[in-house]
Amino acid sequence: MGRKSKQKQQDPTPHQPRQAHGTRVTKRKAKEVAVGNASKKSKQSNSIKQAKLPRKPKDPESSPSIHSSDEEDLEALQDLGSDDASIHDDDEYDLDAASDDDMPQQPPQQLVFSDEEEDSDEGSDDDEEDEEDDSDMSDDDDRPVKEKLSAKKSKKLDELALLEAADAEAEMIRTNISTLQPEEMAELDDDMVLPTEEDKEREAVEGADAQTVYGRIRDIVRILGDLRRFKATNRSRADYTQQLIADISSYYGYTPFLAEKLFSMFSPDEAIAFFDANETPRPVTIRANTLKTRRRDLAQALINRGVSLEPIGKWTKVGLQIFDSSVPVGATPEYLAGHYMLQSPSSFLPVMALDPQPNERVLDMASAPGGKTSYMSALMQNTGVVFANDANAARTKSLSANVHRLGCKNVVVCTYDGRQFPKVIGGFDRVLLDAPCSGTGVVSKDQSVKVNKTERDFALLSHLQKQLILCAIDSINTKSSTGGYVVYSTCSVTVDEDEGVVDYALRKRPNVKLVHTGLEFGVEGFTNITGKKFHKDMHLTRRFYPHVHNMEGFFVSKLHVQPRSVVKNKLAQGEKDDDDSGKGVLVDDEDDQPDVTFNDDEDKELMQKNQRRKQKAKGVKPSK
Ligand SMILES: C[S@@+](CC[C@H](N)C(=O)[O-])C[C@H]1O[C@@H](n2cnc3c(N)ncnc32)[C@H](O)[C@@H]1O
Repeated sequence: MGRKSKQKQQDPTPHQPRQAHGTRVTKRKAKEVAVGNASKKSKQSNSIKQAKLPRKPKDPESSPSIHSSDEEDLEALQDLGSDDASIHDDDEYDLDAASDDDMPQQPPQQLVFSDEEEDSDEGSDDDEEDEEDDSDMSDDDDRPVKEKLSAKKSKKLDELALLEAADAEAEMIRTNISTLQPEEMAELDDDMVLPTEEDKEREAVEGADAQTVYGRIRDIVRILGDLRRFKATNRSRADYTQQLIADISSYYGYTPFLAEKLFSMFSPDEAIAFFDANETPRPVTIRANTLKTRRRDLAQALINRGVSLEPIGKWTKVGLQIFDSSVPVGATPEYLAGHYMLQSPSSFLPVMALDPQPNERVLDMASAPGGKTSYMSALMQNTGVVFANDANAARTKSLSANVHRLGCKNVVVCTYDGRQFPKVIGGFDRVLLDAPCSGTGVVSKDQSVKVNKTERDFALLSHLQKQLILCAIDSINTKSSTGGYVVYSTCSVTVDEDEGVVDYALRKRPNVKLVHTGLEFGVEGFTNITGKKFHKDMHLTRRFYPHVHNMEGFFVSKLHVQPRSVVKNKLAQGEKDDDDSGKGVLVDDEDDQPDVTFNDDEDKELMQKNQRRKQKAKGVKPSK
């Protein structure tokens, strides 16, 4: 790999924006004092983009940033059922994606294993770093080594002092801003931050100046943070928000539609942190395959090959983060022998939530290329059976290859459309539905997501996800003595694909309850957002974000499927569940075996028929 990626995979710690420099040309003196300086600070703490931004992508088809292969992808996206274009794997890495420049350099730590494995001293390459440092000194410098070192140290100290001074100045600017009185702000011109019509036209034709746009983004975020105080007299929240979304779209390169969709999920400043984090590659991580090795032994073997690594965090006993490697991590003898899987930490989470037990019967409904299947197999210690299904036959090749390489002997690979379950086979103790999704959580890995999804694609995807989740629920053996759980996950952060789908399932299946995922961290799912109200237990679901957890965006929910007779009895006793919105279907099957589908319209017809029959029996003229 030959590169450094020392951005530590943290137990949820905030993403640090990259440093950049630049000044914004301000129009008025007042602006220079009040906001221009603040812009300077904001630009200092954020990434430099190219001098000119591409013109705003108006729609996916006309977007200038789509290259030819993206256009092909776009075409392929039309068939959302099982094509690759709509599929986002959280497991597959582009090992060359992370660049040295992007990664904050941190000294490697000693290995500390959370699973009571012995500590290892070999993870540290401090000495190596020192050597590198010394080599900075030129050969013709014949001062004594000690003197050279202290000169070097003092240079470093000077640099530190400069950074501190910049921080202090920024803090002063912040303080100044916050001491401005509303009447002082009111005196400022209304074009202080928002561009004039003329500016907008020029930006549309010539492309906007990146520094200007980023400065404006920061300024608007600050104004929206305290609108009453900072807004210009003749401007409204909507004016600022509209401009902010337009600027996000042009600065980060999202379609206006997607920029708005994602923006609406966060407060303005958190939205910017999210968009910033999507510009930085996530750390490279691997999962030790406990069917073949122990994490400690694997770490040692890789360290011996020149890999610098560390355990990911306390929450996983099998994850390792790779900082640097002199060998390709995807082709070491240990990799080929199946001792590990290249896997992003966010994709460990659904499997941890599913918590499959030895000897169970488990379905992985959309499983290729098998990162989660193989983890399940390992947790089940190669006992029981995992049905690894994927509708895309081509993708099951890599699934089968991974299953073989990793020594998973309890896996059966199949290629059905997930919507055919449980007709094909049912009665599972647990089902994982890691659904096909838009991939808005993995933008840092696949930048094409920014431009290749239309409103229609999102609608089609959530429709497919809703169909799949009902089939996943119906594939559960509700009498399972050990399980009865469905985990629904996506690598997308949009509400329509996450809470919207789970909420739909809860309404359609009264015998299903949300339960805690068992995951130690993550942000609670939404119960209420942008006018949409979801089930009150939705807070039990978990969201993972790049800017909060330094991992790809992910959604994880866990559902317990109860026998329908229990729900039926409860309803009969008037113990109507709080979560039953009244739209759930009351099932009346004798043997409590899962039906293939529940159909509201069909059920309505049956109920009406029944009512008419009863009325007839009572001698009442049946209503139409
Ligand atoms: C997010 S990926 C799954 C990643 C996988 N769980 C893993 O951990 O490696 C979604 C998968 O859904 C599959 N898929 C799409 N539509 C499907 C359907 N109708 N039924 C079953 N699988 C489907 C895609 O082929 C894709 O492999």
